[in-house]
Amino acid sequence: MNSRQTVVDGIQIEDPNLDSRPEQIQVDHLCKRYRANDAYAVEDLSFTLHKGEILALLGPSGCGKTTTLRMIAGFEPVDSGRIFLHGRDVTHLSPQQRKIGIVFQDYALFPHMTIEQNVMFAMREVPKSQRPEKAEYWLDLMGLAELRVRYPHELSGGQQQRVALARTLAAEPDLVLLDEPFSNLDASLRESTRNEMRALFKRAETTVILVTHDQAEALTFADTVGVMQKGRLAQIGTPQHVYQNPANAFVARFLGHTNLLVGNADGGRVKTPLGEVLIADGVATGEVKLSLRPEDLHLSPAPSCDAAARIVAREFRGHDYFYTLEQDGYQYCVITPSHHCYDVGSWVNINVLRSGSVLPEAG
Ligand SMILES: Nc1ncnc2c1ncn2[C@@H]1O[C@H](COP(=O)(O)OP(=O)(O)OP(=O)(O)O)[C@@H](O)[C@H]1O
Repeated sequence: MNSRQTVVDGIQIEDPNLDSRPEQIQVDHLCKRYRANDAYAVEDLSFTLHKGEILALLGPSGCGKTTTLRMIAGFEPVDSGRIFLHGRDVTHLSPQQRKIGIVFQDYALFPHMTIEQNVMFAMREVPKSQRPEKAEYWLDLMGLAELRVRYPHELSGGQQQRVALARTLAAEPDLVLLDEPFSNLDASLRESTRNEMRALFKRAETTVILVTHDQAEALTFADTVGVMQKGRLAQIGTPQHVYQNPANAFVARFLGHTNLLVGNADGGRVKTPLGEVLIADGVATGEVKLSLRPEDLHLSPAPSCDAAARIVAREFRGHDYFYTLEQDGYQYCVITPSHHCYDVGSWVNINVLRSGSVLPEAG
């Protein structure tokens, strides 16, 4: 195993961010069970983040994301496991002793304070005389300099979001936690705010954990994505790795549309209902499950309906078409550029464009 690989929950991951930068946070076998429930809310959760790394914890409602965040922040006591910040064991420290900044969904700005006063409020540890200068630095960085004397209700949602972030960063935390921070923004603002915030975090080398159930948000915002399933970390790795090489069917489906094919593997190939598919994992043998994304498949006109697929639905999405097809009783989904237009009811061949990814777990 080289320095860029690690094993999490028995799954080997490759991550270019796992480098020589200092470890900022280490979460070690964290467990939490609420009294009212039999099942663990969080079970045996472990990961390490390096300075400047952005992690998205992604999963459906109830999978334990918020509980994890609350334990890291110090709002929820842990049953077992350890949390280290900068190598310091903070597991049993109060939230105030942890140097963690949190941006909540509703921004939690003080309505009676100006933007500048809101930001300065976070600087209790900075001498009073230095606060205006520091506030100016963060307001400038966030593009808020001209709004410094306004009150929160005089700002747009995106601007309030940036003030909340400026206030969090002004306290110079070791770690920033974001709990669904974009969910109150409308779709177009969400995308631009997300991009701006990522750029700001990268510039300030901030270590961040974002909690979200939005897979597009996790894949675009984070350097590392951890997919949670029933309190456990089902997989962690770069967005590209978890998307293209999901650990199980749950991860494959949660990260977007996919075609799960069952076939027989032998000598680096799998016989599937769509024909022989090459696999990156040359050692797999016997029955395996493959994940092929809709964009990994290509359609071509079929001369007849023999051994062909029928288009049962077509969705025009601007830059592409999303097709649903049926072949031998199985359904498939395929994305093609929008100049590849086939009518519903027509017959096509489905060709596999890239090698498949064998799912290591049943899931
Ligand atoms: N205070 C509590 N008391 C009892 N059970 C709780 C409590 N908080 C959360 N749970 C349970 O723990 C599990 C994990 O909840 P958690 O809020 O961490 O999930 P989540 O992934 O953040 O969900 P969402 O996306 O809906 O916020 C769920 O089954 C939930 O019902």
